[in-house]
Amino acid sequence: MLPASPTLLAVDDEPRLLNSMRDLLSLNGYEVDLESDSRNAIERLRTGHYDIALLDLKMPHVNGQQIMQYVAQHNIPTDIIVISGEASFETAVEALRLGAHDFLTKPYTPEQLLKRLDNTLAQRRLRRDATAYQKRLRNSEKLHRFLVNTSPDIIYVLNEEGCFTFLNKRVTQLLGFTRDDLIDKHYTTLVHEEDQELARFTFNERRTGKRATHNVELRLRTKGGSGGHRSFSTQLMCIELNAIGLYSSTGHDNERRHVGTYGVARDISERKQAEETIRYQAHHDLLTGLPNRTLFKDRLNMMIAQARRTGHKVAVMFIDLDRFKIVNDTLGHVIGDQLLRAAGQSMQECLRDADTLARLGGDEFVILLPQVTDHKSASAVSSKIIAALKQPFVINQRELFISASIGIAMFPDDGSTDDELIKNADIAMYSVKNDSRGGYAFYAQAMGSEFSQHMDLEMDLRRALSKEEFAVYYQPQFDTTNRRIVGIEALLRWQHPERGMLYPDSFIPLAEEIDLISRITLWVLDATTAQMRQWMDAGIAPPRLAVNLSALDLKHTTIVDETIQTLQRHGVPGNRLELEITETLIAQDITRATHHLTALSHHGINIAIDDFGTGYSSLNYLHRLPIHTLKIDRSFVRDIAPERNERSVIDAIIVMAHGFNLKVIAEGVETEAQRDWLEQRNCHTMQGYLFSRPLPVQDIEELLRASQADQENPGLIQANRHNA
Ligand SMILES: Nc1nc2c(ncn2[C@@H]2O[C@H](COP(=O)(O)O[C@H]3[C@@H](O)[C@H](n4cnc5c(=O)[nH]c(N)nc54)O[C@@H]3COP(=O)(O)O)[C@@H](O)[C@H]2O)c(=O)[nH]1
Repeated sequence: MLPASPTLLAVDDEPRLLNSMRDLLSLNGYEVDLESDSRNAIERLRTGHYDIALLDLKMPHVNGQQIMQYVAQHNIPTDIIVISGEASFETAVEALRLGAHDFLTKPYTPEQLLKRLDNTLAQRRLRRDATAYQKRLRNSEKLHRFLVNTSPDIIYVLNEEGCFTFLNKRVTQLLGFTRDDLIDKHYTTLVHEEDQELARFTFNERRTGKRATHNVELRLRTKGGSGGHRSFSTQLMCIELNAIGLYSSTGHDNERRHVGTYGVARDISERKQAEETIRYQAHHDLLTGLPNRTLFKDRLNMMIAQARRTGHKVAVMFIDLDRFKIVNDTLGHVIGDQLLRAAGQSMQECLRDADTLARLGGDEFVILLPQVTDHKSASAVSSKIIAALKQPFVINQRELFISASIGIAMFPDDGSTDDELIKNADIAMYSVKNDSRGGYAFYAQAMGSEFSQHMDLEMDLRRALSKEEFAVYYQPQFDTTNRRIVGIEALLRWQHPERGMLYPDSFIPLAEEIDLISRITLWVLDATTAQMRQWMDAGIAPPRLAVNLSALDLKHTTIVDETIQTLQRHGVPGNRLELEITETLIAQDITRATHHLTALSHHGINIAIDDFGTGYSSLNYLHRLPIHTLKIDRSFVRDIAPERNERSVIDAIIVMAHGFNLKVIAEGVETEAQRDWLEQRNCHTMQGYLFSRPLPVQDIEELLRASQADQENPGLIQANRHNA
């Protein structure tokens, strides 16, 4: 913009001319400075910011040409109008060559001068506007270039043939290709083969405005670019693209001609990854990475539909890990989780690619065997899985042992829908578990009622404590050298209102499964120590009362305090109680077992290892734990063959017990031959049907009284007379 009133400098060595010029110009609204000395004129032009200088040519000292040369050399932005007395053509041309904007010869009319001034000012204004416009244009172009090149998206232009004519710098960061790699190359150089049809359709659409193609997803090749989506090859990137047709108006009829396509491609790898993660999480069990129930049912339904067409069978196998709960509850969830992962992997290795293994939750897994012809393949897979899971799992340098119960339901024989097949496989699995023999079984209709009985049993067990349906039986332990009762073992019985007397093997595992076991243990401890107190008061108490602990009891930190409090409540000294625990329990968490058992033994309580030799016998824990007694399992006693003379497990146990200064009790002694054989091995404490079956409280009390009398009058009692 020029200032409202342009500033002028008039330079002439004739003051008269200068004055008349000032009068004329002032009258017409111009501000004008006068200079009659051309030497000063140069200085004034250098510092004065004049719009126009009215310059005489012929002056003393410095002439007009020299002033113009100075102005040109120093880029002084003042326009010059020469007002000269010389009217020759050469003078005018020379003046214009030196940079004058106009030429006026003296004498001139006021109109001529004003007209020249107006023209020069108008041109000056135009020039300034053009410069400002160009500057704005340059800035705007710079801004757009910046925006295009720093855009997070790829901006592209394709020509009519589909070759790149423009790409912003982002393409290099995202795809690894330089722009030179791609300019003039066809877009198929970048687009993944499988997406080229979609790309062709997109770029050929040639739409514009609101109808332009939006949000098409394509995969682009990368050249070691940073992108790369994990569901695809690392050489591919997922983008979302829009494409707009480019047109030019041609010829006289203004016909629109397609000249190319431009658009923006956005890297959506992260979004894709997030979507994939969500999809993955919705269909997988996050702990094991196996399919979850939803994905399993999807695949099962697909296979059912296929089997309907082909006439094949489909097998659904329901797998429950036996003893997993014990590991999880005693060793904690971290180890439990690792065990589940390892078991999952181990099962997976038994399967073919087309089979599906899924985790439903907890320790329950299901397998889908598609397209089987008969039961054989399901049997074979079950046997493989059972064998694989029997192998010890080494977790945190600890060997863990589990096994599996598997139920199998076949389509179409055992169900026509996914839910029905899974439910019936589950029922078959329960039937296996109920038999407590492990292994696998195919669904049979009769199992349905067995399953509902199992459910009923669970409900009944939850009520059994409050309904006082439990009773304790006692089995005596004898010293065969003098036939005295040295202890009695408390054995739990459940007097079920409909099913009659139930033995522990049929309900203790269930009580463990439904977390009822510690309440039952506390009840047994309370009932038996109360009984012991009564017998102590009557003077017939046996030296020791043995009570069984479940594998899960030691997981509760309160077990120690509760046991001590129970003893104190009934006034029974700690050394009259022996707690029987199994080897499995100890091996599973030796640290916790050591801690609890040491605390119990500080109160005089004895610790016996039940079923010794059947599990994970380790000399290591015998050293570390406060153990007082080893019980030889009845399976070893049953196998005693007096006619054979070779050394047996029992010999080893007896030697070990004596070596560690431990008492040893043989359980399950049923025959005199077994008794004699054991006595020959220096094992004199025995328990078994040969001496007495477990007895209800009145009968054991009678036996205790008789034993007491026998002590006072030896020979009165026959140890085996109470056998039922
Ligand atoms: N956590 C708890 N476990 C308990 C409790 N009460 C018992 N149990 C455990 O249940 C298992 C089975 O017990 P039970 O059916 O009572 O069987 C015991 C005896 O009846 C049986 N036995 C005794 N002598 C003989 C014999 O000569 N032959 C033969 N075939 N069986 C015999 O052995 C069982 C006692 O075994 P053990 O405990 O190993 O000494 C059993 O494992 C009990 O531990 C309880 O309250 N809590």
